[in-house]
Amino acid sequence: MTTASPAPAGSRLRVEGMSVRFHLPDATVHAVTDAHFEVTQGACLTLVGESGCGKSVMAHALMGLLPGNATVTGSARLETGAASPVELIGAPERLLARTVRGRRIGLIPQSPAAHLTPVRTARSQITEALRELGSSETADDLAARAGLRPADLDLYPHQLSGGMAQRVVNAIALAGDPWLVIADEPTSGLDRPLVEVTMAELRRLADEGRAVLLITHDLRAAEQVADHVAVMYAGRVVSLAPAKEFFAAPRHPYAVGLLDALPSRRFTAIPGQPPELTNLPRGCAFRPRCTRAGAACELVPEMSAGHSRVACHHPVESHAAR
Ligand SMILES: Nc1ncnc2c1ncn2[C@@H]1O[C@H](COP(=O)(O)OP(=O)(O)OP(=O)(O)O)[C@@H](O)[C@H]1O
Ligand code: NI
Repeated sequence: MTTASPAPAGSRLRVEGMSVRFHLPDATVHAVTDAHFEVTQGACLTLVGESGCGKSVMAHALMGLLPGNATVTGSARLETGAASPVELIGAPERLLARTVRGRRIGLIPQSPAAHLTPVRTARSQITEALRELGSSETADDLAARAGLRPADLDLYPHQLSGGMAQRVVNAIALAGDPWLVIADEPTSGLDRPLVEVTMAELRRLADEGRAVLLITHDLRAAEQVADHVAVMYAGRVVSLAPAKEFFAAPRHPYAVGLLDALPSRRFTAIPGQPPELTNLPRGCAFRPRCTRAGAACELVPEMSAGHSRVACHHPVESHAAR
């Protein structure tokens, strides 16, 4: 049975100044703008933010899976060993297909059912993934690691429950023993007990020495597993903080709003809507919804330095009582 991947301590994915634009006939979508973050060995970085803020696009950009109308700029370096780092942005398709996708980075896709072929059993899809990756592991062993019983593997996708379909795509994503696991909304549509199981599985992957990038709307789930939390708003990472500090004392007004919206907290949604990514406001994109906005916010705020980082001209001070 495979255990932790063999990447040395200190391995990381380092994203610097990454931007993604989609070129439409009459507009440009600013899907990701100037993203900076790191995912490190043994840790889980959780990326949160409202629907449409660019989370999945970021994941697909890292895997080289965006359509032809996308332009990706900046840098995303996979530093996992003595060999020279792999620059993912602009890497040739052959390199990504042969050495990155499924092998160094495994993607657990958003909406698992849509990623399974309806006319083939779970076993045949898992076996194919193992064969493509040249793995000697059996489908039954891999499936067992993902929490499936051998009998489940004889089922077709329409016979699988949401939780089982999730486990099948998890098994496929892990077939090549990837160092970085990107999980894009792995719990949407699952009930609470299954959310807990999925989060525990992601935590175990990180504890085994992998790195996990978890994309989710579910802040409660994030709190169980995250070491660091990155918040995206309108294509930008606006807050990057250790999870404990993020949940105890959020500094970005948008992060405060996201947490206040939780039923377990104030249960008060942030008024208004995020801007269109084809028509972003000048300066800080959160300004039209922000209670702390001032004149300075007409300029895009730089990311601050330090431990709990924010791109905000008027952050909530961490020591201030709210
Ligand atoms: N191929 C494309 N062409 C043009 N625009 C696109 C394309 N793919 C995504 N977008 C746009 O990029 C933006 C970011 O989308 P993305 O799927 O990353 O959002 P998300 O944060 O993952 O949202 P959700 O939480 O709903 O999954 C959206 O405005 C979306 O419409
Ligand atoms: Ni998404």
